[in-house]
Amino acid sequence: MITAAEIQPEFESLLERKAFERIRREAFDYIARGAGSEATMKENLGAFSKWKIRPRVLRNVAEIDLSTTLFNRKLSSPFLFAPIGVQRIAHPDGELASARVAKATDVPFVVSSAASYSMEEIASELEESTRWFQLYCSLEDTVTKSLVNRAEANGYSAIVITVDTPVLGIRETDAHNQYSPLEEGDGCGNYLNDPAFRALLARPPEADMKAALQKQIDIIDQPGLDWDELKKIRRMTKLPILLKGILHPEDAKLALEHNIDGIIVSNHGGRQLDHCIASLDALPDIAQVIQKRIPILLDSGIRTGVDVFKALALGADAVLLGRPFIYGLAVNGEAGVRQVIHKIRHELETSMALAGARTIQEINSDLLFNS
Ligand SMILES: Cc1cc2nc3c(=O)[nH]c(=O)nc-3n(C[C@H](O)[C@H](O)[C@H](O)COP(=O)(O)O)c2cc1C
Ligand SMILES: CCCCCCC(=O)C(=O)O
Repeated sequence: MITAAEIQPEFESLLERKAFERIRREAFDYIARGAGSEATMKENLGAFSKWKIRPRVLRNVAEIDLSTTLFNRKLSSPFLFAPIGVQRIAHPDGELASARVAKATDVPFVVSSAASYSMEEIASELEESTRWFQLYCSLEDTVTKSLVNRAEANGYSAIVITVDTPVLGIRETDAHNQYSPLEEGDGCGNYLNDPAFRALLARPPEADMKAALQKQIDIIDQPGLDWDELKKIRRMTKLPILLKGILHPEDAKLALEHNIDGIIVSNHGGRQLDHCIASLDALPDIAQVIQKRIPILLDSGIRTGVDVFKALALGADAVLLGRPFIYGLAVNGEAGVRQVIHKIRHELETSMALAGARTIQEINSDLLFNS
């Protein structure tokens, strides 16, 4: 029988291939593979290819300004680090290394609930202004509240609630590999030290690590989460709340009605519902509903600065970078992540100059052509 390890994957980039060569096969598969037949994961990239840039010329592009504003804070460029958990599977320094790059490049960093390190450890590598926290609403309210309180106490400036994971997607390669980074203890940085979480355990993690990790898996998310439940979290914090995983315009409308501060159009990188709509394809209808009342962010398929350009042109205010920076981390730790950020910035700046857009505000759908 052929094992998963014997099948040579198709690589979407040289960077991905290098990451493949660098890390344990199961970890690579966890990062790179998607749910089901991976139709959505592939479609995320295909959606970007359908759009071409229709450039304007003779616009004096001697000065290009990549900066933009989000929640009254100036960003040096219109992107953030997506919340990616378990980063230690890519490199022993995990989130600490990528956070150092976030600080050095002034790019907001969304710390995952399922991070390998704790939000306190990661905060110490970040400027306060670049600290965002991604929340998996726990099955246990006490844990949810504790995570939110800790984020506030540690100077995080926004809470991203992921809403596309009521259950885990069907990830066939991980099942085949019998691999779970949470079971292996690579995503427990925020839980093992959490007082509310520890209070749920019969014995402390130091005495029974296996049971503690299983408890985290059992309670990490809440399948019963709904708009009413979200009101509880709204009451827990005054920080801006964004919902990550919005794909339907009616849900965008509901987000407005529930005083949500921002949305992230995302299908979790094709890791959750296979055969669902590509994020970029979902964006125009959502932008139509939102009408600039709250910021729209987008992820799933951003690979280059040209992709950033296209997402902004179709109505996103900013985007989140996902797999590319994790591949950079796998290939060369902090230096690898820095290279990815610099490359994407350079590509965005160059495509803006060549398309005749001097500022982020000048990027609009008139500069795109759908083929
Ligand atoms: C290894 C890995 C772990 C992830 N962990 C989280 C997580 O903890 N929380 C979350 O909201 N999204 C998580 N995501 C999804 C990303 O935030 C983002 O939506 C996705 O990577 C975008 O797709 P792309 O990387 O293909 O561009 C994870 C993605 C990957 C690849
Ligand atoms: C309830 C989902 C836990 C998954 C943790 C990491 C993640 O989001 C991923 O996509 O992988």
